[in-house]
Amino acid sequence: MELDEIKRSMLNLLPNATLQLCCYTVVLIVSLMWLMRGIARVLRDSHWESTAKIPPGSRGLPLIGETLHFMAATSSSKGFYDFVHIRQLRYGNCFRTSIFGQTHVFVSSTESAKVVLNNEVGKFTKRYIKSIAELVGNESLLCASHQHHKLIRGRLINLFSTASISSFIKQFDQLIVTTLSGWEHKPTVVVLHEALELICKAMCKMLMSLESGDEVEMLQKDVAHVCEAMIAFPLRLPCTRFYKGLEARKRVMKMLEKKIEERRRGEAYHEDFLQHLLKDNGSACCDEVPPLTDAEIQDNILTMIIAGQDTTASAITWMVKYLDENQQVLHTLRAEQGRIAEKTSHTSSLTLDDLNEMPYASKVVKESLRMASIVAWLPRVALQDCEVQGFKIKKGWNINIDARSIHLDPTLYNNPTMFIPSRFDGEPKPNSFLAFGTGGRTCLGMNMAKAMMLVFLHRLITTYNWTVVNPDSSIEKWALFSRLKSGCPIHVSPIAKDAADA
Ligand code: HEM
Repeated sequence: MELDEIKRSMLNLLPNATLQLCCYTVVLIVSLMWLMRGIARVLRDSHWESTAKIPPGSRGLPLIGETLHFMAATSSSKGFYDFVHIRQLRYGNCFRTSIFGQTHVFVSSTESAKVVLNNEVGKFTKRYIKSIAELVGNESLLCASHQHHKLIRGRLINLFSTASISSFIKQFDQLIVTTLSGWEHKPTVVVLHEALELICKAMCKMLMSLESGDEVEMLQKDVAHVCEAMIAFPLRLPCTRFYKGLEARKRVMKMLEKKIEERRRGEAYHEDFLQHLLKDNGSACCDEVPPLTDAEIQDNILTMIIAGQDTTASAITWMVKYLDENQQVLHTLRAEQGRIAEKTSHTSSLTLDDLNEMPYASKVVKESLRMASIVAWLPRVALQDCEVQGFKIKKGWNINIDARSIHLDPTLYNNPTMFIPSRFDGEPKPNSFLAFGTGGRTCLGMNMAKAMMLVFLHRLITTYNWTVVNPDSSIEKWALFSRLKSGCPIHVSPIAKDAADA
């Protein structure tokens, strides 16, 4: 009625009948177009709903969806994966939800992992939400568009050559030997804390030869703030986790800027990742991959610390816990590592060749990564409407490969909740082991992470006996990667030299 009155009063103002007719025609055409658009939308949606299955699930409340449930899981001792686990039990291995205003689909089958992660037909990309991009930086390879990602990865991958991993192993081994020598004087050793510190030191040295205790400690704290902010509500108010993360990022960027300037002025030269990236940057285009800009170098050094530190430290912590709970496995491992220790007793540190002679330890590493699923799901975005696992996925929806469910699927792994390293005697089924992802986004630091875990294992096993003091399996709140809330406190006692040699 009101609309009619407005139209009428407007038309009364018009000077003549022709104008009135034109106006009616325009109003009619616009109204018709509006109506047709509406009908088309309803038809499209009803077609979508009826002929193709969209994944089951709940969209939750208007606008906020199920964000509050997700946040509640994140801040609970079950960890944020519990949010996924509950829905997976309720709806099956493909379901839909809405978090932070976006639709998310979670799928957990090896076929979907193959299709989505290998992305052979270019239907998916990896894209983090804007707030995460603000924290890791727009130039980070985690946030870069498909083409940009290829360029950055092409540069960074050179840093992870066999030669650089070999030299890293030597440094890491020396660092571990020094660290472990202090453990016997501690009443309790919290493995997670020690591993975080150790890996942060090792990565800071490898990336930019940062060795000053204060600088490394500050960087470790700042990286922890950035990681926490990545799963926090993006509220830019002082005192919020998100704000603290942004401030921490600024400090890290400033420090990196300073390091780059020092190198440019020739005040410092080190054989490290930063120097390699700057060398590429200083030279004219040396091959088909263009050099990285300073902003790209800074964002990606931060990215590598975020991607490498927490993940590897958490994996080491879980591994120590699993071994404590599985004494038979520990016994077999001790025998293997004893033989390696004997062989290497005259050399100063472990080498890549030594690590290649640890088949059982490698399986222990793999089994720990399977059981712990440090990166619980692998996120992608659909670039077009498509079908995955028989369900319709709309363009723009987030599609997450639920690696944890795949790792615990009894049809893929017998007794999946049991720690059985020998299950990796043969190759796992294709796309069933996703601890480091697969396809074009496979973890860049995969071999480095495995090497760190093996070196740690060797030195721990051949130096100490240990018992876990607190067997609690609760997950730490607000952790980006699945880590033990207790940090896995242990009591250590040195292995008598003659017993180790026996
Ligand atoms: C046990 C330790 C680690 C685990 C479990 C792990 C796992 C993963 C996973 C699952 C991905 C994502 C794959 C995807 O989305 O498809 C990833 C990506 C990545 N990881 Fe790791 N990672 C570990 C250690 C490291 C280390 C030590 C570094 C670096 C020194 C590193 C650097 C990266 C980078 C740069 C990416 C992004 C790759 C890309 O998008 O192209 N990671 N990692």
